[in-house]
Amino acid sequence: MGDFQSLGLSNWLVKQCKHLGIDKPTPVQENCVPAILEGRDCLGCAKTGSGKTAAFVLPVLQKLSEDPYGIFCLVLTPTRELAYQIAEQFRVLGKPLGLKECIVVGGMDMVTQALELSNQPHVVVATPGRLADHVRSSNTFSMSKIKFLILDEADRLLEQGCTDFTKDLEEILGILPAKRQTLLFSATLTDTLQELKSIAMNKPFFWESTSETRTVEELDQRYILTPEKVKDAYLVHLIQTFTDEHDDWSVIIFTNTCKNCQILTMMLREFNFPTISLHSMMKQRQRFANLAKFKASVYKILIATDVAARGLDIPTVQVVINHNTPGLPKIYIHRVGRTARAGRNGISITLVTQYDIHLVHSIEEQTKTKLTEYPVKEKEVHKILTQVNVTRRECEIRLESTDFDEKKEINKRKQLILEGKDPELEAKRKAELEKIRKQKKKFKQKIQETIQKKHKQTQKKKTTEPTPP
Ligand SMILES: Nc1ncnc2c1ncn2[C@@H]1O[C@H](COP(=O)(O)OP(=O)(O)OP(=O)(O)O)[C@@H](O)[C@H]1O
Repeated sequence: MGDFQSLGLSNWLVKQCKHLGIDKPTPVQENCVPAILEGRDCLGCAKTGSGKTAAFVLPVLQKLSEDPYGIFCLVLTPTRELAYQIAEQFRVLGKPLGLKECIVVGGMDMVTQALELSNQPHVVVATPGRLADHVRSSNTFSMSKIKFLILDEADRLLEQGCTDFTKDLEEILGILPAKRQTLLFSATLTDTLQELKSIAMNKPFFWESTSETRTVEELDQRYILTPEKVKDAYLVHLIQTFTDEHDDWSVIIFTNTCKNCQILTMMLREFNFPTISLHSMMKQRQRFANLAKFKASVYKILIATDVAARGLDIPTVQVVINHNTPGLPKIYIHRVGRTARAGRNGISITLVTQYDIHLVHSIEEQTKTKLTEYPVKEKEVHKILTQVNVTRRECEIRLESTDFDEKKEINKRKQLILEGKDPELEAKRKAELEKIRKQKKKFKQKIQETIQKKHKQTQKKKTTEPTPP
């Protein structure tokens, strides 16, 4: 492995890296930095925690120092927290340049952002939805001369998940110059490779780590098989064990819904565990504040939805617990990648019910790793089962007495209005679709029954017919 200087970076940047304890380039940096400095588009696919951020921040800063102007570089990323983290890397590594960066994300004041954009920052780090809003509503800034477009977590930006970025991306791409360098990074690029190649047009340099597995070796990947109603008791037991056995630890617990996130937080607090949550139904300022408290180890336990699954770099996290088995291997890879970063060790424990076993198989198939069982003292878990379940129920009742569900409904309607849709029409459309789905299901069932009936009849006929001599 060479050093940063041999990759073509200037002394001042190498020094900045040293200040941050970054001495030797990681493989993704060693391979992608020279290609980017040569002026090529780049697709970089490397495991979680392998230093992909610096692999694009360093060459951009190098080029910016040679020909400084604003707005030089646009970085798009799927979550607001990640946008702040990336901006911080630019700020720290680019300090000697007097770098001006601007963060444009939802949930924060739009006027302040518009002002900052009009001040010609060198680097803009944004989530697509809010930046597209600025593009539609303001003519006080121009991105027609940017040199770099970077899509971090590029596959997420292009897939049509519950938050669909594709429309906003189209709008943003429309104001960018065709002549630019496009850099795409993620730990899971491969499923979306074709779409990505069409964004990075100039025969992009493609680099993927050659490892057999898709998760890091330093990660100990475990599972616990549990009935649904014993899950929470296992969770409390695990947290108690970590608290008893380690002084210095922190854990992220991933769960599937905002409501569950809220209930689990309330429940663990009832057991006096220092717990804090992060999900999309929280106010943005609260999200940032909670994350900051978790990073500073004021709270040792973060309960989050998949809004925290990608990119977040918190070195103190030694444990990731999946309270639900992720439905997609890709989500599993990103979630467990919040620990065992930059060569550190870590452990992930996935709670698996009998209905999720097929999901574990597809995770194992995709990651090319076998999950092993995490040994638990069952007796201890059963001792606390009733107490845990009663506490959970109490928390559920307490949450129901607040306006949590109502807020969720209001948020959904707001989102629809923002997308230019009529909430009433959407509700009608949904009801119609549901009706059709139910009819289809009924029809399918009927066909299935008829086939089975026919099958039984022919079987019966065969057994009653005399066999020919
Ligand atoms: N060359 C290096 N040597 C040591 N540490 C490094 C090096 N480059 C980056 N790091 C550190 O490694 C950590 C992980 O880096 P980064 O967040 O860029 O990972 P990533 O590959 O983007 O992960 P993810 O896929 O989860 O987003 C950071 O704390 C970063 O400061």
